[in-house]
This record gives sequence, C-alpha cells and structure tokens, in this order.
Amino acid sequence: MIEYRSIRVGLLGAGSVGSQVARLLLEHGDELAQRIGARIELVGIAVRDLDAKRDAELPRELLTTDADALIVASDIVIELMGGLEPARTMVLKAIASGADVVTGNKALLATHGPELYAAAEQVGAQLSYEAAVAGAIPIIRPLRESLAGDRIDRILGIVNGTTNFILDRMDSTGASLEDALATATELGYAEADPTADIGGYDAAQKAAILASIAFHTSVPVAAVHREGITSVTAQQVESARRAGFVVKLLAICERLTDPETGEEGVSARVYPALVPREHPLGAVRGANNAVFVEASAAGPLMFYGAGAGGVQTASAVLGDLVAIARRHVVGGPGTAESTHAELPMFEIGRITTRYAITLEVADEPGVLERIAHVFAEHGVSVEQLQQTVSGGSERATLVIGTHEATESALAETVASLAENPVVVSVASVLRVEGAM
Ligand SMILES: NC(=O)C1=CN([C@@H]2O[C@H](COP(=O)(O)OP(=O)(O)OC[C@H]3O[C@@H](n4cnc5c(N)ncnc54)[C@H](OP(=O)(O)O)[C@@H]3O)[C@@H](O)[C@H]2O)C=CC1
Ligand SMILES: N[C@@H](CC=O)C(=O)O
Repeated sequence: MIEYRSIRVGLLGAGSVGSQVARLLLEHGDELAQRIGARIELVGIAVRDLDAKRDAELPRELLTTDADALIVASDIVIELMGGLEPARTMVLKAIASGADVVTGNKALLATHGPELYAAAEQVGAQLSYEAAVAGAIPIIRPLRESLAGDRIDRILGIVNGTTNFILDRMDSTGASLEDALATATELGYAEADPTADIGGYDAAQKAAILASIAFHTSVPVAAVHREGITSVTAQQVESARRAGFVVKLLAICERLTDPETGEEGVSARVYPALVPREHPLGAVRGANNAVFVEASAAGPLMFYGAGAGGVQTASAVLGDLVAIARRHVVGGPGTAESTHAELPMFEIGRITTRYAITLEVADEPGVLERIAHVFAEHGVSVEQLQQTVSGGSERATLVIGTHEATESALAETVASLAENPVVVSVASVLRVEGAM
C-alpha cells in the first residue's frame, strides 16, 4: 500500500454544499489520494452552530467554531460560508498564511474579486471558483483555459437554478412564486437570503464573473443591469405558454462596438425574457442551467447541467480542490496520466443496448401481432410497437431491449423476420441511445 503524504484542508461552512464536500472527501479519500498523489486530510470544518442539523453525517470532532485557527492549520482552505463578511477577511487571511483557496462564493468574487485576485497573485497562491457560476457545470475553467486563445463575443445563459426552478414550476404546474421558492429552499438551491435569487442579484454576480473572464476585463457587479423575477406573474407565464414561449431569467454578456465611434465595450444584463419553447434554453427544466458561449473561432458552444444543489455543486468544488492539490505534489500523477484505476474494458456483448427495427410489412390484418410473436419466440422483449403508413407501404417500427444474452437472439430474430411472409423487407436495424 502506498503511503501518501497529507495535504491539510480546512473547510469553512457545512451547509448545503459544504456538508456534501465533507462527505465526499471522507467517503472517497482513497480514490482521491490516488488521483492526486497525496492524501487530503480534512483537518476541520468551521461552522457557526456546532449543534445545527446537517445534510450529511459528519464526525463531530471535525466541527469547530474557531475558523481562524483552522485557516492557519490548512494548506488549502475551502470557503463555503457565503456572504461578504467574514468570508472576505477569511479568504484574505488564508492567502496571507500561505494557503490556496477554493470558493463557490460569487457574491464575494463579484464584489471583492480584484482585491482577492491581487492578494493571491502577490504571494503566488491559487484561487479557484468553478462552483461560483452555474453549480456543477464546468464553465469557469473552459473560459479561462480552453477558450483562452479564442475571442468570445457573447454569452447567453440561464445561470440561476432557483429562479429557473420557480419559473418552470409556475409554467408546468401553475404553482405560485412563493410556493415554488419554498420548495427550492428546501432542496438547498436558494441562497441563505433568497432575495439574492429572485431579485436577480445572484445572476448579476455570475454575469459579472463570466463577462470579466470572457472579455479579459474587469466588470463590476454594479455595472450589470439587473431585473429579477419578482414581478413575473402567473398570468404572464400562462400567456407566454399559450403563445409558444417560456419565461426564463437570462444573463447576457456581449462584446459590442459603438456604431458611431467604433469604440469597443461590454454589455452585461440580467432580466426575465420570453424564449421560444423549442429553443434549447426553453427546454432547460428545474434547477438546471445552460450557458451558450459564442466564440469567434470555435463558434457556438453550449454548457448544460445542474445549476444548484449541494452534492452537484460539491463536484465543482472537489474538481478545483484536486486540481490545486495536484500542484502541491512534485512528481505526482498530474492530469495527463490518471491511469491508476486500471479498469478492464467491457466488450460490446456486456453492454445493454436498445434497437429500433423498421420493417416494411404486408398490408394484412394482425400483422403487428404476428411480428410480436416472432420476437416472443426468440425471447426478445419489445418495448414499443408502432405501425405507420408511408409512401403507400406499411411500416412497422419496433423498439426492443437487448443485452448480452439476447444479442445473438436479436440477430436470429431479425433473420426470422426477414423470412416471415408478412415482412416485405427489414428496412433498418439501428441502436437507440437517449430517450425515445
Ligand atoms: N446551494 C447551492 O446550490 C450553491 C451554493 N453556492 C455558494 O456556495 C456557498 C455556500 O452555499 P450553501 O452551502 O448553500 O450555504 P448554506 O447557507 O447552506 O451554508 C453556509 C454554511 O456556512 C456556515 N457559516 C456561515 N457563516 C459562518 C461564520 N461566520 N463562521 C463559520 N461558519 C459560518 C454555516 O454554519 P451553520 O450551519 O452552523 O449555520 C453553514 O454551515 C455560497 O457562497 C453559495 O452562494 C454556489 C453554487 C450552488
Ligand atoms: N442560489 C444559487 C445557487 C447556485 O449558485 C442558484 O439557485 O443558482
């Protein structure tokens, strides 16, 4: 067994996100150690109330109310308390004491980002914040690193999970804003003060962060035009629905040129807007987020996934933690050669796959029953059986499930179908992936 050295991690906050970060760190310690080349030692978790109920069971002895002592005992500090103070002071203290920092605190970054980045740069500390925008979705690192050589023209996104959840509930169930907000809060999506969500402040903070990174400039949150969803009524949502639209809280960041002066500038704005239901943003449901990035060479890119939620956001926090921790390890596994798991490959016969089989069939009564019978004879289950008429000939589309045991049965079934007098031809046999 490899003896890894330890990297000491102090966690500030054990709420919706912090408690899941702590749980995952404790549960997956061995795997993370292999990926990093060092063991993450969770040295403590700072909270306000030692007796508060937690979303995850955490060892009591790790909890502390002495955040200052925890910070100085840590190589990496994870700040998940939220709010401006004491978060700002604690992050500055962590940097000054030689620690690297991971945070998900967009309010802090949008308000005091320049001060924190400067402090980190001065001492060569790392400050990472993937979780600060769009929860679990990797968007900060793609903008900062993958797209660093491109020119980004526009970002259009749904970046607040709570408001998307609320608007979706209002649209799909007719729920009131207040009821939907109460559910979003219970599910751990909302900020400690949910005015940040419904007032559009949280989305504006995220827009400021995105615009700053994307356009390589400093966009203060105060310069982001902000309208929340508090004035969106059930009637507006209903009329939008009837007209084929859906109401979404959008964050829009654009690089613009003044047509008269030729001066280049940036616009960042957050407001509720109608989006056509069939538009990809119109299909973003629940607390999911989606961010479209239009880059001049790459073209349009879309990032989609869980925009809020404790465990989902914990994924982004841990990604930052692993990336930072790897840089603490000289000669560690790094990012390019994470092969320690040495997993075997599963051949195709072990994979469960579904097929769509399209047959051209004779125009006779009871055709579908006879085809279903052929499948049953070969022990192949049929999920769905449809018959459609196209171009004068009958077409039956079958969707069936198969796995290793029935893979060969499928081939036999298709062969018998081809021989069957009601089948004119087997038009297509293709695997089906995704929902159908
Ligand atoms: N929830 C989500 O889906 C997402 C949240 N974020 C961000 O992550 C951060 C954390 O969010 P979330 O987990 O929801 O927040 P919570 O309000 O659920 O948790 C905050 C935690 O911080 C602790 N805390 C607060 N103030 C202090 C203090 N002065 N000293 C010590 N501990 C303190 C609280 O302690 P106690 O429990 O004892 O009160 C609590 O454990 C925020 O910045 C948020 O914006 C980012 C993406 C998604
Ligand atoms: N309250 C925020 C949490 C994630 O950033 C949201 O709902 O998006």
